[in-house]
Amino acid sequence: MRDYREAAEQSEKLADKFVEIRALTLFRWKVTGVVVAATSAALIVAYVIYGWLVLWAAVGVASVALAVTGRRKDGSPGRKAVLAGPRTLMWTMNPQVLVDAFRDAKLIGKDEALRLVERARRTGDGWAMTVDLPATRKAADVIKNRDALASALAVDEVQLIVERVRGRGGHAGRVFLWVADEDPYAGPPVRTPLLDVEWWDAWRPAPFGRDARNRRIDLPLVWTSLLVGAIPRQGKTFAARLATAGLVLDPYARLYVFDGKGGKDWDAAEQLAYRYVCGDELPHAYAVRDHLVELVAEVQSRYARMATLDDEVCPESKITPAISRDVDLGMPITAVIIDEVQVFLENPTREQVGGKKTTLGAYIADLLTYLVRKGPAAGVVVILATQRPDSNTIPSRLRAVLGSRFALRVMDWRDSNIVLGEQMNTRGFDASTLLPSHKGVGILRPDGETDAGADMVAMTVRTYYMPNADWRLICDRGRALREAAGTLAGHAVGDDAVRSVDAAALVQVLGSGTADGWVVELPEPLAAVVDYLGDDLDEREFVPTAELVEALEVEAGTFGREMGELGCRPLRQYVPDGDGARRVRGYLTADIRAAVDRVGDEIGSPGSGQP
Ligand SMILES: Nc1ncnc2c1ncn2[C@@H]1O[C@H](COP(=O)(O)OP(=O)(O)OP(=O)(O)O)[C@@H](O)[C@H]1O
Repeated sequence: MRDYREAAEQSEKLADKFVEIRALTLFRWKVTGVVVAATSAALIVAYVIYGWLVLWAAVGVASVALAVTGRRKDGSPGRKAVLAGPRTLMWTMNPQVLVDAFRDAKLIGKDEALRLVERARRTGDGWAMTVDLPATRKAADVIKNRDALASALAVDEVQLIVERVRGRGGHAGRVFLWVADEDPYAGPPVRTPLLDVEWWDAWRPAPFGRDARNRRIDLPLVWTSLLVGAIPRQGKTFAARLATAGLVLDPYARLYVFDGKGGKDWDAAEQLAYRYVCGDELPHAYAVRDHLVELVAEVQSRYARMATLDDEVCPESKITPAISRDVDLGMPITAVIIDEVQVFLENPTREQVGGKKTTLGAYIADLLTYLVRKGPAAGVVVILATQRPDSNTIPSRLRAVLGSRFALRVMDWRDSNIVLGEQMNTRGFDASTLLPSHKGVGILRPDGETDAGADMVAMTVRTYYMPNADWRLICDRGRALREAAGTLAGHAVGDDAVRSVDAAALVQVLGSGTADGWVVELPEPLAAVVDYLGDDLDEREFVPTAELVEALEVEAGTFGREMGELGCRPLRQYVPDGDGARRVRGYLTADIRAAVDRVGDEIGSPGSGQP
């Protein structure tokens, strides 16, 4: 009861307050009205008596009076909105905003500033600007923290392109920024320019796609190999077909097309392929194996034949455009394209190779590793696409030698690193952050050995759109070109006969070509350790655990346990540290080598646990 009374009194009090406020508001309006009327009347009288001058004087006095009363008192922060409105891109108007954004993103210190190399100007559908960071700050860090900078600049990260300016006029602290007006990948897809050409030279980088600034990105294929990885339906097959299209349109290029998916994506290429396998059954895997064996033998024979050519025709032990087009020499550019390569690499069927036991998948991986490693100089190009880019599927020894990488959207940063290379996420390239709606958009890491890759770590590219009808058109053209040049052979003319190969010689070749000297599938994390160490495995004596944990991005506890299960126990050793030495935990490379040998022996021994 008491509560009710109190509530009623409260509401009455509120009502009274409201009446008071209303009265006050009315009074204020009245006063304002009277003051405005009186001032206007006074001004009119003054104008009639003295003319315009007095009006100007009144405006001047009023402005000064307002300025004085409205000025901010010393020490007072002025009025501040509790919730400010949305932030918008303003640095084109005011470079101070850019400096603040760099500070907010912690890319420069509070007291540091940027130097403007080139002021903001319109380039394409966006704004471009070049700045120099303060000494000791690195452009690579800006690229790495692009997200933070995009947030500070109030744009979506797909709109912000940050590049290090290299070569002449560039240095490690010079950054080029480009901010797109809107999502650069939202527009309609662009058709491949290859549709408009009659033929293509396989030695020329083939058109692959466009970057955010709509610049054309070409992909070199000769001298390198390509791995395409992505979750399903992101444009993996499309990307692999684009890379292949340039080779299709060169009548002197020979294609081995293996499709592990078994759909109709690669149908059109059958009419011109030298070898063609489509399907995921055991006979298909055997066919792939046989064709790869044949090609490994072919690479061997090419090296032998190149050694006999005179210096003018073959200056180094490498194929040249002239050699590749000389039909009599029989060494055309030969591309092995495998879509859904995991289907073949994961095949668990037991396989006996040169008296040692392995699996069909592991054997195919070894054949491919050899081709990727030794093939380029002999004119062999390998293009692999997979939706399972994990290290169990694509063994690290094979991954390590694949030069160019293209990652469309993947599940997480680990998968992205598997496609693009160790630690690429920490350098600002993570394909798991690509948007699902951006089909055909991926991160391309060009081969550092090629001209295109020398200057660039990686870039985001939207591939050209080449639907089935266009692909078929290109393949039809490819067949017609081969018919005219007289280069149609193999499966395309109904000849699928497998050439006989000296098996013993092949085993020897493979043994010398693989990193660990023998065809074995190493379990993780051993494979990753061997992959990371490379030649160091033989050259170094001791590797600190901390170094491995950091390089492989693994959790220290799990890593230690797994290495222990493989028979590698850490121990403490002194390592040089500045002038002195420090005692750290680590592994002896001899122990790691022994573990590798043990795995080889286990697989080699009859009745081992390997499937
Ligand atoms: N560059 C592109 N621009 C626009 N759309 C594209 C592009 N590339 C691919 N797509 C679209 O993405 C779809 C999936 O492409 P694709 O068949 O290559 O995917 P995938 O990753 O190979 O899938 P799967 O794993 O099923 O084989 C295509 O049907 C196509 O419409």
